[in-house]
Amino acid sequence: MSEVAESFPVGHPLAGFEDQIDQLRECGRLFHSRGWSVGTSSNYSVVIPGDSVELIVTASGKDKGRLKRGDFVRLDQEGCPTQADQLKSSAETMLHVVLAAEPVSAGSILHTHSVWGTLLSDHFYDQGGFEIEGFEMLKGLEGTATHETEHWVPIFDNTQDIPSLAREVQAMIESQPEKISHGFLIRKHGLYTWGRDVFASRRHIEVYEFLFECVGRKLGL
Ligand SMILES: CSCCC(=O)C(=O)COP(=O)(O)O
Ligand SMILES: [Zn+2]
Repeated sequence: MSEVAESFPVGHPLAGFEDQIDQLRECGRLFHSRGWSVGTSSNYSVVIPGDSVELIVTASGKDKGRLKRGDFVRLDQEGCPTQADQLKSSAETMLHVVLAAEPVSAGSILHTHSVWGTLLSDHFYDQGGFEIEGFEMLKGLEGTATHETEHWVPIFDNTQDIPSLAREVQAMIESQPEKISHGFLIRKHGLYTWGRDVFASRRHIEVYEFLFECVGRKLGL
């Protein structure tokens, strides 16, 4: 980052969260350069823990490769702005809200639109998802100690009704948590993953995107 970004003034909804915001901006630069967040696709969040969880989420429609500190919105646990006069938050805000809430209680949620994720999400949609097994890189997913692992990636149908999709995701989290342990794909759309903080969720994006390319190339897609 060449520019010296200014801190927010006292009383601004994003004041005090400059470091977390800069971590998300760094994700944007990296993911854009890798082709995973091009054309304003993707959205990113970091969760502010507390009695009442809050989120800082990317504003909608921003170029994720060139995010500024001001391109973020602070939301309450329902996904509503904590203060008026903020930008419009991501169109996919409610997916972040569901993943920030219990029982997932993510510390950061990241969403990418890679070519391999998009192709696999269509290829395996009729089976509801697909298994990844045997790759050493699986150990990059939190809590995975061996490559001798079968990791299920669920796929949800795409829709413009994000609150409805968020309810579907929540239902799977409640009924089949083992099937949605680290992330999911949306058909012909992209990947959602999360972690305890931005570094963990960023690692999960990198691991999934690596594995998706392996699976896709092996299939000859
Ligand atoms: C060309 S990207 C289409 C919208 C989308 O899927 C996305 O991830 C970005 O939406 P946002 O409102 O978060 O900018
Ligand atoms: Zn998207």
